[in-house]
Amino acid sequence: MPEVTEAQVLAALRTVPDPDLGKDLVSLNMIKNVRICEGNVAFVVELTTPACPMKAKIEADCRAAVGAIEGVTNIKVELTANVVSRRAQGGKVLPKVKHVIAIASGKGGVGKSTVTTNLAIALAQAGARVGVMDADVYGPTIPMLLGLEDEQLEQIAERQVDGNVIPKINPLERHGVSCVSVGFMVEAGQPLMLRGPMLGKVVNQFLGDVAWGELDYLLVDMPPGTGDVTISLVDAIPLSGAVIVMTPQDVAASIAVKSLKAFQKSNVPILGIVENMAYFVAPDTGKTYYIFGRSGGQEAAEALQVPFLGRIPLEIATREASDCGEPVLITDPESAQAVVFHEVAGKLAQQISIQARKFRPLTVM
Ligand SMILES: Nc1ncnc2c1ncn2[C@@H]1O[C@H](COP(=O)(O)OP(=O)(O)OP(=O)(O)O)[C@@H](O)[C@H]1O
Repeated sequence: MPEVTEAQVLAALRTVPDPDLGKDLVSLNMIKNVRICEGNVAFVVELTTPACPMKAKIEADCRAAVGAIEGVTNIKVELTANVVSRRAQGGKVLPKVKHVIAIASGKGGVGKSTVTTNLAIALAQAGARVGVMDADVYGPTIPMLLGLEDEQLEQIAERQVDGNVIPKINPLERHGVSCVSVGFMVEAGQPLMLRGPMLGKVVNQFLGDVAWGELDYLLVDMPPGTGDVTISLVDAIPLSGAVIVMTPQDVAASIAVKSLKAFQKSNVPILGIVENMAYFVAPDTGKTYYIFGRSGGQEAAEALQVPFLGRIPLEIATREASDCGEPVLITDPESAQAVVFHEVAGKLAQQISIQARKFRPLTVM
């Protein structure tokens, strides 16, 4: 039996592309720790996100390529992930957060907060370190959606690398997600009386005052619309990209476009459009109804040449689960709705990786 060499294994893996990044796994520096013992070959594939929707295909392609080498009798593939960041390490605000993602909408009530909460949980369930910042100053609902309404933020002292100790706020934690809300900045029921630019600064400082720890993704639930509050937040927060949530209605599409343009004007890449309340499947008859019209989000994404991240149905269980602070991914993880949220989260993570590679090729943090 000929002896298998590392060079042979790497040559085989050079024929396996990462479907999203368009290059082979070896050139992308994704193959680590190749070990060979007689016919047994083991190696690590370091993906750019734990929520990678191509995981199974990449593993199967690796097995097929290495399996074709003469003398290989057994293959062990270990999949790990190191989220690639676009931000320079040690950035001033949020140095330990790899990606800050705005979740925005052209208008209120399209389900932006529901989508934010469930995407955050889906990413955490896939193995990513996730935080949510509720910056919706008009109606901060994330604490309610996560069942954290009655919790209080706690102050701690955090030691910096230079030895200084500074006061920080501990985020709350639920379902594997760290959470802070502008709602905690004010007494319950009091409106946040700050104007746009000032509010941007306050929220940005608040964001920096939180001891987030190491995060792969921090999702920011933005205020709806493109008013000066939203614009000043976009300028104040160091965003990697933005997701636009909309319903399929025509009018929703034209308003969402406004929101999308506002981000593009500030040079924030659009990671994609999510179509929420896209259809309703009647539980008694199984018939599908397009209550708010059909495919408006997908059409908008095509017209604007931005990725379409998927459609989420209108479901009674989703609304009920949200109301009681136990999101559908927790109460019913096998439901069709949960599957859809995982798919959208995977597509989002995929787009974040693609954007990050575009701007800083092969740099990992
Ligand atoms: N896919 C869905 N299926 C069923 N109900 C949903 C769905 N998405 C959102 N909802 C419900 O719609 C209502 C509005 O949702 P949500 O608060 O998430 O919207 P929003 O866009 O964040 O609103 P706001 O303008 O207050 O920021 C909530 O009652 C929520 O439970």
